[in-house]
Amino acid sequence: MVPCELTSVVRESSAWVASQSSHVFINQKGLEKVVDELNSDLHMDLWDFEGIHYFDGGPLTVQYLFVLDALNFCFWPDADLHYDHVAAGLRSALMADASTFDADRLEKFTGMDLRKILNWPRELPLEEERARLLREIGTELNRSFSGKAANLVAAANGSALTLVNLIASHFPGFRDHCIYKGRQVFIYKRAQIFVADLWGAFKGKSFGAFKDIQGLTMFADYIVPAILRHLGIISYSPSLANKVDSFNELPPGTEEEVEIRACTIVAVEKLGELLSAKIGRQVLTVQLDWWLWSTGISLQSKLPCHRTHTIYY
Ligand SMILES: Nc1nc2c(c(CN[C@H]3C=C[C@H](O)[C@@H]3O)cn2[C@@H]2O[C@H](COP(=O)(O)O)[C@@H](O)[C@H]2O)c(=O)[nH]1
Repeated sequence: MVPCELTSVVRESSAWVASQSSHVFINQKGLEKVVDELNSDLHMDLWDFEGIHYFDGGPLTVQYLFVLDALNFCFWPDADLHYDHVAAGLRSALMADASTFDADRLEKFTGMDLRKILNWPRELPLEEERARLLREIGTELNRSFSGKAANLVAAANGSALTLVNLIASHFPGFRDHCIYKGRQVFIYKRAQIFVADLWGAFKGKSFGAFKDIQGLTMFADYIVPAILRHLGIISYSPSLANKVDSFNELPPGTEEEVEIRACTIVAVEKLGELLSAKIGRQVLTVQLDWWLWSTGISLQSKLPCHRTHTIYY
């Protein structure tokens, strides 16, 4: 029996937000048009298509990915900084010194240490929050998992959903949730993306073997909503469209921001259902996310992404 408490809370609460949404809309016609035009030989084996991640086939890769996904949020305030700088920067740091992400060292990380190992010439966005999150994972890995993210993964016994659950219960910085119209909404973007990164890096084997990988939702970031909007799958109310297109910040937890994230999750679920029906086999949400994300990244300079200062995405 697959335990599905957590994805169902992400799916259920996002579906509820989408049903109440007044700023963001999912367009059935837009979904159908995209599916009609998609090729059935869609290339979806996209993990590390950029060739930027560390991989050695063992536990150090797991430690690297956990550190990476602890930092996988909010790059836009620095127009030159992107996810690939962080992924490749952490890889270089690890290759220069394999002990860089030992839990004892993570426990003591400062913002300046992080800036130095990433070789970034100025303050990183939310630099002190990033350093605090590294100290938090170092401390909790030492306290509960003998310092190793690999032990955290092993504790999930091959269940993606149990792993998301474990991460959310042990590491407060991964508790990506908010309140919408009085209800608690769960998104868990960085916890879910860590599981997906393991699955992608280890090609579904060893530390990446999960019997319920199909339980993950897409990872609600600021790139995928922009590509969905560009494709006509979601649309915004005139006032929200104006804010996003003028690069005004959307405060975290506002109805508009929560609706963007929740409707993105629901829209990608619907896209997956239609596409699976068309090609006659199950398309995993993870693969669909990577296809959308890689397409979005290639158009990023042309697509207005919503701007929210947050540690979650
Ligand atoms: N939905 C989704 N969002 C993702 C990723 C990834 C990277 N995943 C790796 C896995 C497979 C590939 O090989 C990737 O290398 C980053 N992001 C988000 O994008 C934003 C960064 O944008 P920019 O400011 O331009 O760097 C930021 O919110 C970040 O959290 C993903 O896969 N899916």
